[in-house]
Amino acid sequence: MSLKESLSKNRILPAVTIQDERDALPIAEALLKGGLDIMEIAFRSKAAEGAIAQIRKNFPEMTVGAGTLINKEQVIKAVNAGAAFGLAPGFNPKVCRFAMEQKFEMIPGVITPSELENAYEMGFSILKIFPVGQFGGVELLKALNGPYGQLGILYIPMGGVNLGNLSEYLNVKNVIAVGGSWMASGKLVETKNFQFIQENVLQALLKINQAGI
Ligand SMILES: O=C(O)C(=O)C[C@H](O)[C@H](O)COP(=O)(O)O
Repeated sequence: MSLKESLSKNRILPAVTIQDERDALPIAEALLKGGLDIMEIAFRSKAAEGAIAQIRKNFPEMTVGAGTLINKEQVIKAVNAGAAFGLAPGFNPKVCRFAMEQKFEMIPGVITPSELENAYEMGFSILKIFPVGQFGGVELLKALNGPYGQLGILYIPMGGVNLGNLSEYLNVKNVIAVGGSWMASGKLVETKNFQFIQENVLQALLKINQAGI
C-alpha cells in the first residue's frame, strides 16, 4: 500500500514523541488496537531512531514515519531506522532535496501560498499544513483551495487538531488526513497510559465513522 493509500484509509496520523524507547512498542500496539496502522515518531528526542526501528521490526503492519526532520542527519537516521516516510514542520529545500535523492518519501510542512508553490514545484503533492490552528484553521485550508484546489495537492492539517475539530478539517476538500498529538499526548506517554491512547483512537475513529467522512 502506498503512503497516499494508507493516509486516505486511516484518515488520522498520530504524532508521537517518545522519551523512553521502551514505550515504543506498547504505544504502537495501542494505536493498532484502536484501529490505526500509521503513525509518526517525532525526532524531538534521542529515542526516536530506536523507537522507529523497534516498531518496524515488531509491528511490520504499522506504517511508521519519522517526524520533525529538520536536517539531513535526521533524514539519514530516519532512513536507517527503517521509517516508511518523513515529515517536517517546515519546507526546507535542502532537506527535501536530500530526502528525494535518498528516494525517501517526504511530506514537508507549509503554511503560506509561497511555501506551497515552492514545495509543489519541487514535486511534493502531499503537504503538511502546520501550524494550521494558529494560522486560520479550516478557513486557511478553504482559502488555499481557491487558487490551488485544482493542482491535486493533498493536505494533512496539523497543529491544534483534536477530537473536537477533526471532522471539520476532514470535511474540507483535499484534506487526505489530519494529524496531531492529542491521541498520544506527552502526558499520556509519560504516564504510560497506553489504554487511554487506545481509547482516544477509538473515539476519533468513531467520530469519523459517525460523520461518514
Ligand atoms: O514536530 C513536528 O514535526 C511538528 O510539526 C509538530 C507536530 O506536527 C505538532 O506538534 C502536532 O501538533 P499538535 O497536535 O498541536 O501537538
